[in-house]
Amino acid sequence: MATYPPRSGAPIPFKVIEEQEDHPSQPRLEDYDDFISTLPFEKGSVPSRKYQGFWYPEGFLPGAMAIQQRFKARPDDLFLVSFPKSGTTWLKALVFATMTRKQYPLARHPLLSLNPHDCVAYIEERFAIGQASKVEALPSPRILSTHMPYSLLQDSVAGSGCRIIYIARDPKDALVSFWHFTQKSSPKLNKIPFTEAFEAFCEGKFPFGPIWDHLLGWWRESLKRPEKVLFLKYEGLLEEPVANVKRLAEFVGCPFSEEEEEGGMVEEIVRLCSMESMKSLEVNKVRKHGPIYQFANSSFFRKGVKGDWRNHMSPEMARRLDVIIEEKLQGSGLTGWSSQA
Ligand SMILES: Nc1ncnc2c1ncn2[C@@H]1O[C@H](COP(=O)(O)OS(=O)(=O)O)[C@@H](OP(=O)(O)O)[C@H]1O
Repeated sequence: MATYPPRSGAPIPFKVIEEQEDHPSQPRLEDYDDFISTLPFEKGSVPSRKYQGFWYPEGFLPGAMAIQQRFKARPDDLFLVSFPKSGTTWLKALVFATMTRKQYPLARHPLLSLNPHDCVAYIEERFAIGQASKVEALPSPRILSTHMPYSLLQDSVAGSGCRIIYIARDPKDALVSFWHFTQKSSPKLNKIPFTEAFEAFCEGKFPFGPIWDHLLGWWRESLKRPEKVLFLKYEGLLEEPVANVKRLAEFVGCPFSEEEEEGGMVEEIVRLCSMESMKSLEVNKVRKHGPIYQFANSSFFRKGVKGDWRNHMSPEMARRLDVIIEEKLQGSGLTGWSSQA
């Protein structure tokens, strides 16, 4: 796997560090298990514990706690943050391709042989399996990803000056996508009927939920510090991928030159990271990702459309969820996902 040697000035795939023996995984320093076993429990599709107001999957919770305890962001870190199934994989690919475009020609890009999750480390997972040292060994600038709500991550990023991109999606589609994911991605997840997942989601007793608190924490931070926290919507990326890739390139400090734009570089990145292209790659058909749940790489790529909730929810169910979301987000200025629109 040493086919992608570090290139100065740009992020490198996390996989490079993961496979280096001079940064061995450490056993977990703290054992959080006793404490975790005392927290409220929901079996659901992914057994989760309620921790600091959020339902965290048991597999990732020790990682989130270890991050809170000992992780400090660097000023040049970039975090990609999301509620799961909101476009994380796509955002990882787009940002990684954008930031490494000068180091890795697109025709021989690491994304052609690595899943986006192998390029951008999911920090709760890495800390949970004792790979904090590998996250530390990743040279700057690092791109890291997390599903942590703002309130849980804030101390680790406070005052660092790091940048954050949050991607949000219509909660109805995020729920449908999550449910499909749990049906086939990993034998370690529980298969539950959609109606059960829907009820749990509406009650907020859902992995990483309540979704409204997840959205609000990061939305408010993006309003407070727009130069450091960029809030994107999955639907916006679908509608205007080129404009949004230019926007995120500017945000991360590597805007496209006129020459690049005229030469079609932005469109090439969009094409490389498209659902069609990603799905067709061998690495995304055959391999598994993730040391804890061992997700099939293929399970990160399904339909990639807006409004698939219509195939799973009655208009009444959609309205009920809309009302909950609208009430919770009321007054925040975050809108745009009504089923009536
Ligand atoms: N390249 C690309 N373009 C558009 N859409 C894409 C792309 N890659 C993944 N997807 C869709 O994103 C959904 C998976 O969400 P996440 O990537 O956030 O999942 S995860 O949190 O990382 O597990 C899931 O949405 P659904 O299709 O609705 O299930 C994926 O299909």
